[in-house]
Amino acid sequence: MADILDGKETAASLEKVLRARLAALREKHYEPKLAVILAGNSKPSAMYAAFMQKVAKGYGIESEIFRESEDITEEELGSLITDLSHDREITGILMMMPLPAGIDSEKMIALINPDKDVDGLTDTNAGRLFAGKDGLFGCTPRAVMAILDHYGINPDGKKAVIIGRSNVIGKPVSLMLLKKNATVTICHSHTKNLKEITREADILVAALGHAGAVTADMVKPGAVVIDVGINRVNGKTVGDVDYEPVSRVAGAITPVPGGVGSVTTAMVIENIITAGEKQAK
Ligand SMILES: NC(=O)C1=CN([C@@H]2O[C@H](COP(=O)(O)OP(=O)(O)OC[C@H]3O[C@@H](n4cnc5c(N)ncnc54)[C@H](OP(=O)(O)O)[C@@H]3O)[C@@H](O)[C@H]2O)C=CC1
Ligand SMILES: Nc1nc(=O)c2c([nH]1)NC[C@@H]1CN(c3ccc(C(=O)N[C@@H](CCC(=O)O)C(=O)O)cc3)C=[N+]21
Repeated sequence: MADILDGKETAASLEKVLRARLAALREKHYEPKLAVILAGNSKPSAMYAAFMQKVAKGYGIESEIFRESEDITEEELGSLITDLSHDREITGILMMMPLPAGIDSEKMIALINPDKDVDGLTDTNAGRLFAGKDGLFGCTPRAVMAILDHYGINPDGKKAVIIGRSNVIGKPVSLMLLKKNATVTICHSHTKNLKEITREADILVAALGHAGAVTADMVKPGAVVIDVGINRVNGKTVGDVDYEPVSRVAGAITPVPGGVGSVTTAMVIENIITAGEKQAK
């Protein structure tokens, strides 16, 4: 049976480090504050916004949710983002996606100050990641790396296969593994012989968005399997990995729930602190 890579345990150990960094920031009389932009009526966005506010509060970090109606104009939203980007009281900006229909997301993202971009959405931060520089990067890909790190799994020299090439997960996690000296292969919906490729992986990252798509025959015995997927099936949350059979083949595996998703919110807090450390200088 595979070892379980526990996201809750990872998050708990990160919490200690984050609280120490927060205390150091407050020593410098810097008080971080998060701005959450919630435009429109998306239920998951409203839930996540409220949830993030609760997590921030648990760290003693103040946050404010800017609720905007579904028919906000691009001009109105644009000026809110610009104001928050300039506001010296605001450390980080979390803009819930998707934005209301008719609003150009790219245009709005471009207005976020890259040094307050705690979701790593801006081209500037994407460029920093591409170039191997420091910056604010997406919270889910960093959660994947945090779990590997917590369990002492060093990607150096390993074969890593990522299923998925989205800008929010597949691409950034590939670049992060590359930076850690893994030999990286990225698969997507046009990949032929997917199984042959995934069976080579020492580290397999599933981020394709199909419940149970990664089956036991796709996994090399002893491999580390990281399941990024979040899917609702018959009222239950399941990953992209067919958990039971795969856990009998893999050496280590993240559960869903309680895996990558449980570390993601700690990564948002980490980005707020990283942003604050830069702004406090
Ligand atoms: N744990 C967490 O905190 C979070 C989890 N998620 C979850 O992660 C998963 C991925 O999310 P996201 O990246 O946004 O999804 P996208 O739908 O944007 O991307 C999916 C990727 O998988 C590829 N793909 C789809 N089907 C196949 C297939 N059959 N074989 C090989 N590749 C395939 C697609 O290829 P192509 O590019 O060719 O279309 C695409 O690159 C989802 O389950 C999502 O719910 C998302 C955010 C946070
Ligand atoms: N710019 C932007 N960034 C986002 O990250 C973003 C967004 N917009 N729009 C809305 C969606 C929705 N979303 C959720 C994340 C976690 C839970 C969640 O419930 N997480 C639980 C369960 C985790 C688990 O499965 O283990 C937890 O963290 O404890 C829900 C919803 C983020 N989103």
